[in-house]
Amino acid sequence: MRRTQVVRISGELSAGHVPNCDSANGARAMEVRDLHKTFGRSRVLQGLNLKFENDAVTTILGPSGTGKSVLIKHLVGLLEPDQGEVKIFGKDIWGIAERERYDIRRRFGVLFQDGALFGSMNIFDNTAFPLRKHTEMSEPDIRDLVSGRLKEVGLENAAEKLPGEISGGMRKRAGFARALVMNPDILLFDEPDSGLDPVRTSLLNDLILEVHREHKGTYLLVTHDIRTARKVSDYIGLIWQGKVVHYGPAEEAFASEDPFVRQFLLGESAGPLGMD
Ligand SMILES: Nc1ncnc2c1ncn2[C@@H]1O[C@H](COP(=O)(O)OP(=O)(O)OP(=O)(O)O)[C@@H](O)[C@H]1O
Repeated sequence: MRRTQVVRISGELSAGHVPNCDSANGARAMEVRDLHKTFGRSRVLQGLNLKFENDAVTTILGPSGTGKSVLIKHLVGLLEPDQGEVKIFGKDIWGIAERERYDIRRRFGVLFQDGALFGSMNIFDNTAFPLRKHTEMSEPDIRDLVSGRLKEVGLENAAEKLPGEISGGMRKRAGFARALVMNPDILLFDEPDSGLDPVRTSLLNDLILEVHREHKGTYLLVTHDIRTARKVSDYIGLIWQGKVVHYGPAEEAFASEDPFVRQFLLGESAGPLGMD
């Protein structure tokens, strides 16, 4: 299992390390407090609290339909909570002006399940899209940056291909390159391993760790794959019925005696978690 790379000295990040928090206030990259969200009669988030560790990889696990994707959408500001706070770099994103919320959103990179690529654009243009849309960068600079990112994810030879012409694993990597291209402080991965075979999942996990080592940043993964969680996580959060039932260092979660944590991480049928 991986050990967290965050080194703290008296509560401060150690010298030589470039933290991804606002140096002015040392704020956490992400924190949610007492988050509630109801759709119709379905109470999805029911007072969810989480303080994510800066510059660490946190994995969120939990049964299907328990609100993991809804949490991600709250973090990135796509959904507004009915109650509670979403704090990004110390700011309650629903207590600030739209313009400021927009600026904060640009500090995120998101890798959606299917890579969310534009089908009619080649991989290069898909990756360049955020730079062309959100920055004034010159085309030669965009070319250098995008080529570098594609190389990093092993897609330098697929730049001219359309998403429909490459494999699912390559599409994920292209989505990853695009998520990285704006140098995000926070990266959210919604089931990066869905639809991938175990070997491609493992290779993608290696890539996530490699890129994290290189660029740092606060990473949040949502997955159903316990092997992925075991491999990449510094911290693990378990969500059930719209609340956090466990959060802590990955090694603690995997050694936990708690019946729910054990059942979920070992994939056992016996335990508090049933089919409903
Ligand atoms: N925009 C929406 N409108 C209505 N209901 C929604 C909306 N978004 C999510 N839901 C509902 O919220 C619940 C939680 O959905 P969510 O996608 O967060 O689950 P999940 O934990 O990510 O599940 P899975 O592991 O299966 O992906 C589901 O019942 C879903 O139908």
